[in-house]
Amino acid sequence: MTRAMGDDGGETSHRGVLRGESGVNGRGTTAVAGAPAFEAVELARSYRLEGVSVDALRGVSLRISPGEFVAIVGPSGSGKSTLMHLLGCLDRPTAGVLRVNGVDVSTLDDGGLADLRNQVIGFVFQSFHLLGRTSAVDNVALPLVYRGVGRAERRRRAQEALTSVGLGHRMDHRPSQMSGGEQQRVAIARALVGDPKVVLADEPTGNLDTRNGEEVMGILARLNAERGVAVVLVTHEAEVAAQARRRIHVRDGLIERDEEDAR
Ligand SMILES: Nc1ncnc2c1ncn2[C@@H]1O[C@H](COP(=O)(O)OP(=O)(O)OP(=O)(O)O)[C@@H](O)[C@H]1O
Repeated sequence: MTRAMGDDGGETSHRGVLRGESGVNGRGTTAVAGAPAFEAVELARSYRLEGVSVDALRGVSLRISPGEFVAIVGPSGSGKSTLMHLLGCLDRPTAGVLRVNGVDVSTLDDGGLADLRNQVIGFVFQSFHLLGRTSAVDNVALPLVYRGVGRAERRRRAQEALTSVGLGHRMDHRPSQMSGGEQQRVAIARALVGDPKVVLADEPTGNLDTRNGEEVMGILARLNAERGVAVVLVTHEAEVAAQARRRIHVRDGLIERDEEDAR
């Protein structure tokens, strides 16, 4: 395996965390050309709770290509967040295979998983997950710290990302001084700053009113259409799901239906 170094990569190069044929390089691309963004085969996740096993996912197989726009929908407790956490490499499956950009995540140790997350995936959460007392620009720059990007370059890229979500005039505001919609846009800018292949968004409009929700969806749609970033989001809202080109319906830990709009 050859691991090319990215212009900003120092972090991933020395860990020696990748084994096998494929890997992530410093630019967030993989050694497996043309691989799906995600490929899951009989993916399962059980939790043990006070001696009782809860089968949150019971064998999910799916393939998501680069550049897709997918909504994961289903009733409360059906396993949507569990699936999202697995896809995002925030958690490991108890059975089955998951490949992210062609990399089998079972071949990675925790450091390798963190590298994969950092290089390939941007996260957006319902409750924003921003540092409340840190300026917008520093919140957005944070993921680049873990990549060893220098301070001036971090700031430049964070400013660019904030401008791209319409917050060029709010660089030095803190999240506590911003509206919910603005905070979610900061969170999107933070997800984008590392130039991810995929944005995973767990209920990104869940805490927003209709207008701000639409604005956030508009940004995600633009990101998908103009930059070819794959967007995978979990939502309860039918109007939000309708904006995705593909909807994966999850029920009782299984895929019940997988529907795609005609192009
Ligand atoms: N850490 C955990 N420990 C034990 N059980 C868990 C844990 N996380 C989730 N579960 C259980 O796994 C199942 C799936 O949960 P999950 O959060 O994935 O559902 P969801 O579809 O995202 O639900 P919601 O729409 O309410 O957020 C549920 O029965 C839940 O109680």
